[in-house]
Amino acid sequence: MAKFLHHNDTNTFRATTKLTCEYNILCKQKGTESGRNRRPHVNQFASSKDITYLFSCLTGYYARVHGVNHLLDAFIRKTECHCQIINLGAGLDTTFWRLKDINLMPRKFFEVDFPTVVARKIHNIKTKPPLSKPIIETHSTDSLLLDAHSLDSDRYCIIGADLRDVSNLDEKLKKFQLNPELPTLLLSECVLVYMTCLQSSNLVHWAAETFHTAMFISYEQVNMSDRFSQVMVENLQRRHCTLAGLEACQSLDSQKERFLKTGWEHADALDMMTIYNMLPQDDVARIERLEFLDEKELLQQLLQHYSICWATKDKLNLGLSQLAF
Ligand SMILES: C[S@@+](CC[C@H](N)C(=O)[O-])C[C@H]1O[C@@H](n2cnc3c(N)ncnc32)[C@H](O)[C@@H]1O
Repeated sequence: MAKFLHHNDTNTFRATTKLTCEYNILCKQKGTESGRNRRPHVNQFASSKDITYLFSCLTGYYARVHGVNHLLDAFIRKTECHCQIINLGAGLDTTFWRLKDINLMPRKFFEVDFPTVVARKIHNIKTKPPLSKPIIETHSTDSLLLDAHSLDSDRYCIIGADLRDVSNLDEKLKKFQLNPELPTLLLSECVLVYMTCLQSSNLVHWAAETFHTAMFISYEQVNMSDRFSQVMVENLQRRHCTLAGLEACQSLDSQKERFLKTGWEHADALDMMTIYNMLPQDDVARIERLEFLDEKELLQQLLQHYSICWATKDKLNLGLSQLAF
């Protein structure tokens, strides 16, 4: 684990950030159970089941970051960077900074989340030069809009909005120079499942109507009708986390249907176990060694219950439907 945390590859960094949330939750649970306030070291977890769970999550995050980045980078390359990205429900995601680091910047990168989340992120950007510097470096004019609930520069923009209110979302994005004529990548990771299926279908439909050449990448749960998924849902409910859109997560087909019924021309979906098996195997072996992952059953179950679904429409005939794993 320590070796993994110190590995300086940006994918791993992002995976680690996401894992930290999971680790904190587990620590909190352990802290409460043992009546201690201090956070236990990973070695102090009581049962090897916890550790297996933690390392399985870490490997799952690794697969997710690699999988999503694979499609995202392929889209930007296909459009030769003449494109825009909208990360819906971006949270504290750091993709903009990764793309700047590898010199694969779209014309503009938009992020949308609830105003409270956006305010927290803007505060972080304002107070941390490694985050603010790339935004300033890629901004050419004097005026950089920055207030508590939005940030707008030439290449990066964060907007506070509720994704369930599509007309308000559309209005805000256009105010910040969203260009419907540009090839557009929309990304949602663990976001659509928090809305009802009607609300997520409205969002996905708005995207299909607004952009003539676009790709939508959605990462979230799948195969949510067995015993394992029931336990997953119960665990989330215990953390006051309700998944209102589970109906679309029944199968890979139901994931694709949401797009095919709302104006997208092509949709594909794979579960994360399949994607994990397609990742470069030397890298997979390295990660498994770092994580001491000798018990793979839980990992396989977790990976079988997450998927990446991607949909395209392609008026400019860029060949977007060929983007795959
Ligand atoms: C599980 S987090 C995922 C964050 C990010 N996509 C990632 O992968 O790191 C879900 C995010 O979606 C946001 N979200 C959920 N429902 C939303 C809505 N209706 N409007 C705006 N943001 C929403 C949450 O605030 C949260 O930041």
